[in-house]
Amino acid sequence: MHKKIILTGFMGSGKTTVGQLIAKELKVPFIDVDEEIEKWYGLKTTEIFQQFGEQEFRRTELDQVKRICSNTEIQVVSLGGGAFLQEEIRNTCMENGTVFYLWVSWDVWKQRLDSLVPSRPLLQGKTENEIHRIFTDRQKIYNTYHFKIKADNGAEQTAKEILQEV
Ligand SMILES: Nc1ncnc2c1ncn2[C@@H]1O[C@H](COP(=O)(O)OP(=O)(O)OP(=O)(O)O)[C@@H](O)[C@H]1O
Ligand SMILES: O=C(O)C1=C[C@@H](O)[C@@H](O)[C@H](O)C1
Ligand SMILES: [Mg+2]
Repeated sequence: MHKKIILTGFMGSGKTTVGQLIAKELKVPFIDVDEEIEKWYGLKTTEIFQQFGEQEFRRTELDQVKRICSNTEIQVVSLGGGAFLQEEIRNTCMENGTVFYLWVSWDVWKQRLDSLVPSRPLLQGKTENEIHRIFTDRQKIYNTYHFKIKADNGAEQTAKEILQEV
């Protein structure tokens, strides 16, 4: 088994929630890449997007993933939903960990939308149709993984399915 368990998937698919559950169960450290980026700037994600722009956020995201993957510690790592837009992040994660893709259906995801908007800048000021388009376009970036896990059910269930594979 690889030393790191890495979770990818669309924003709100449950990477942070499920990652914490898995880390607790395995008694290993949990790292959330969005949280690391926010610590680096001392700002929330929405503020980073406003003050520095998405490109700068993505550069820091790549730096943080490379830093996290530069050691062989056993950890659970939850990525941000857009991390796999970058090929270098996809490759780094595939080489240094076991990558789990948390797949969620649109119908289930839609129910989480309202709670996500305040903290996800890419969802702000968009119609449901526009968001659906992003959801559909994004599916192809998540096609690089070791295991695909259906994340439509509760976070506990999703965590259980991942734990069966490790
Ligand atoms: N399996 C699940 N069932 C029901 N609700 C869930 C599930 N997973 C996550 N949620 C809820 O959806 C919201 C987003 O979850 P979470 O922050 O874990 O997503 P994420 O994949 O880390 O998103 P991001 O890519 O933006 O970091 C939270 O309010 C969480 O409680
Ligand atoms: O899907 C995305 O592009 C993002 C997801 C979040 O985890 C954050 O990384 C940020 O809001 C961007
Ligand atoms: Mg998260």
